[in-house]
Amino acid sequence: MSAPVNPQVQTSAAAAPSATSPTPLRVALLGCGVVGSSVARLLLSNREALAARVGRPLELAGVAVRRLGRDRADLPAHLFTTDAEELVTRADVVVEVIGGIEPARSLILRAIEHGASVVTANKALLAEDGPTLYAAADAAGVDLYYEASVAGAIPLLRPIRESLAGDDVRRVLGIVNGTTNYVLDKMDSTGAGFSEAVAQAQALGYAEADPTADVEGFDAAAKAAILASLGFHTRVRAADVHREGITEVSAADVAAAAEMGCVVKLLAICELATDPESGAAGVSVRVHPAMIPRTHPLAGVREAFNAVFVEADAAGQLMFYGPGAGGDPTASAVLGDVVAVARHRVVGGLGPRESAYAELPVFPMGRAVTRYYISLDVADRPGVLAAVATVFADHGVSIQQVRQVVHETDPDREGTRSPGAELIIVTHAAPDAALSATVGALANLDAVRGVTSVMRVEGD
Ligand SMILES: NC(=O)c1ccc[n+]([C@@H]2O[C@H](COP(=O)([O-])OP(=O)(O)OC[C@H]3O[C@@H](n4cnc5c(N)ncnc54)[C@H](O)[C@@H]3O)[C@@H](O)[C@H]2O)c1
Ligand SMILES: N[C@@H](CCO)C(=O)O
Ligand code: NA
Repeated sequence: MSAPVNPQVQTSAAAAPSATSPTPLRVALLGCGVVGSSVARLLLSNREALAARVGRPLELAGVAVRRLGRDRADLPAHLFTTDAEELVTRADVVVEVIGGIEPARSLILRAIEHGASVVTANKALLAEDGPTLYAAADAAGVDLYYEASVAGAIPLLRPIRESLAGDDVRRVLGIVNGTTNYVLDKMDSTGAGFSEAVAQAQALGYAEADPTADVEGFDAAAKAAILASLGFHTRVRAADVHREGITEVSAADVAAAAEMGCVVKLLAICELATDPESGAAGVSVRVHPAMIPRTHPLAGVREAFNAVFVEADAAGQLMFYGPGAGGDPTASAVLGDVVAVARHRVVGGLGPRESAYAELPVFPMGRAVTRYYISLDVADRPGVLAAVATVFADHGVSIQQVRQVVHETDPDREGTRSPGAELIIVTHAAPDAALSATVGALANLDAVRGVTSVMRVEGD
């Protein structure tokens, strides 16, 4: 790593805004896809306002692309280059919107070594190797900003990183993936199955051709890792996050939720926790589908919108809501960061460094305290309810609600007609390990023909 190089910061007094001879700050853009093309367009169309806000003009120094020759964002052809490594060496601010781990990481590190501040939307990289980027930025005396990486346009990371820096965040809970929210919303409002709803999301450009990162929860897990790291002043990587996607959520699950007055959402939940045995502090970070009551504010988050609750000791509960994806909304967050780091270049100063002093362990999912909805297909005969209740009691799980719907003419497994019933149970809160062991034991009961639906319940 080279020595700190940031002439703009070191000579900040000399670089004060001047109406007569303002030296532009050079902005290099890496990637010109959905987000990059919006960033380029807004950077040029808002040129004058941005210059006034920063105190110096922002000049688009170049745009690194994989292949030349495509017309992108109506930009002059001379701005494009396939040599990203060279471009980052002649910029004051580098905007990385390529995505993925490599070459994004090497390019960011190279940019930092050459004294550039970095703005990125890359949640995958931050959740995999954020500390390396922070350390490099710290050593070089430059900024690393990444508001667009979580919940797109919604100002969320800066409020946690800066506005709440004097408070103690206890919990962050929300919907941080627009694609899956769109899919679950369509399943709820139209009765569509999972595949049908994904196809609709793809047709509208929400879901990518390969929707794995969204529907399997990888995108939300990376965002949860970033939120937990910032909120709890510790290091959480994507691999530490318990992750369940929405591929197993069926139309029947969504209908069952509706019958309960609930809706199914993919939630990211980050909590400060205490080890029940040692009393030691830790964090619980998880992404999974959950039923939430329709009266809960998150239930009203429709289509591809995002919403996040942040609970802090003194502040209480804060809610952040808005567009979490899309070219222009994401570019809004990117440009806000560009203005912030450019202002530091003009008047001196730096944004917050990494704050990971708490060094908290990440607890396994089994220790998270959750509630379950369980629907069982059972034989309708004496003693069944008692047998089921005993399994719950044996695992120390308390039942909150039981409902039984009798299906007089249901065929049983052998195809003969015998009375059957659907038994719906909602539990009180218990360790996830106890709940999941309860489900395993229920499936082995003679009276239980099948476990038809299991889902966590949140938000009451
Ligand atoms: N699209 C969104 O709504 C959204 C929202 C928030 C954050 N993000 C993040 O923003 C980043 C970009 O997302 P996107 O949706 O614009 O993706 P995209 O696939 O549309 O764009 C990425 C672009 O980078 C280009 N690229 C790949 N390798 C390159 C290289 N070596 N040099 C130069 N260009 C290269 C690709 O050709 C592509 O045009 C990702 O990190 C993503 O997670 C996206
Ligand atoms: N694929 C992501 C984009 C924003 O990170 C989403 O659907 O929310
Ligand atoms: Na954001």
